[in-house]
Amino acid sequence: MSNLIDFKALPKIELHAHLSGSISRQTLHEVWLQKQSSTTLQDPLVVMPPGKHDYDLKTFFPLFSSYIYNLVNDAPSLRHTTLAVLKDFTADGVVYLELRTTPRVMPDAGITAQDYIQIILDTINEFETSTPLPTLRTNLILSIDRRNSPAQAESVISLLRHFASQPNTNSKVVGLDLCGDPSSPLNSLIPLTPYFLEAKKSLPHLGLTLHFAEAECSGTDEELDLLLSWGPDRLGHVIHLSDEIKNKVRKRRGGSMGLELCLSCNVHAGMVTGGFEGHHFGEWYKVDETIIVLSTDDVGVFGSPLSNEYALVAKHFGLDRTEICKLARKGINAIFGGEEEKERLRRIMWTE
Ligand SMILES: CNc1ncnc2c1ncn2[C@@H]1O[C@H](COP(=O)(O)O)[C@@H](O)[C@H]1O
Repeated sequence: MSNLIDFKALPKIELHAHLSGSISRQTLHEVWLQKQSSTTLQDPLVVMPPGKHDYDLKTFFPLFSSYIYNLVNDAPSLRHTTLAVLKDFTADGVVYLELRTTPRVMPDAGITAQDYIQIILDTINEFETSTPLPTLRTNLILSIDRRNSPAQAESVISLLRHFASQPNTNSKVVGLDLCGDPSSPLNSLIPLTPYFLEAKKSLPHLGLTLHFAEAECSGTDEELDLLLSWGPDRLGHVIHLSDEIKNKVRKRRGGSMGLELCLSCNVHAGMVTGGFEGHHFGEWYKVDETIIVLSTDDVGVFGSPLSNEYALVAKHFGLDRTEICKLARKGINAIFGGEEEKERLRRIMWTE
């Protein structure tokens, strides 16, 4: 049955994509070619050989701090890579994207964290008003890294206030995320707690999504209870949960907690055992009280576009065409974009 589905043509929603991790190697290579005479960095095609996707959590995070952030370090490269990411998602049939990124300064280029976000928003705007009009609509989520200091968390919240202080202003900044290396201990989350609680209280129109139980060490009941106390609207990964926490997740938000599941990332990075068939998608798919949204996480690193994530669940969990369309459409109720966007998606997403 699934061989009758054109997974690329299927209109899809992507809710868990990190901007810097979504840049393809080819795009990074283009940036590198532009900078070749002024950089000591190696060619990205050497640093991240095409076809290599088996980065585990130890080798994955340094890709950003020691390479990608040093290459994409000025306005032209940020604009070029953001535009390429939007084009890549469009070519894969994504019709609604919530891109997330950790605001960062680019000191050598004199770019502040606010400039960083503004450049991304301008690029999205430029893309959406280009001719021919793309079907993709993109909103932005700002990330706080769990390794961030309270001062850094505070500055991300001020950016949220700057870009999205009022509801209904058509702002493209729609949410807040907690990301970062899950091996950083629970102790690092405690000082960040007041900032998340304050954001939830003072910016209630924004969505909150948290990386949740990504690794065994970040899956203790103590940590997950703390994260649930922040009032998340969606959770990312949800791998290492006790039965008690699973029950709490099901009961949250009146039984409509969004779960951003990233199969290829989890399998390639060795975050789950048992391959695709053993992925916890199979378990959560049977739970009606949650909304699963298949997502890519970092398609530039793990190499599996969203169309392939749908093909994988069709193949490994036996979903037929109607079930695939239903799964894709269910995500509409988990987006942080407003009612108007939900209406547009209800019109264009396939029912069967
Ligand atoms: C395995 N999955 C993941 N788990 C946790 N955090 C992740 C992640 N994938 C990416 N990031 C976070 O996103 C940043 C890169 O994108 P931005 O510069 O913000 O656009 C990484 O530095 C990391 O903190």
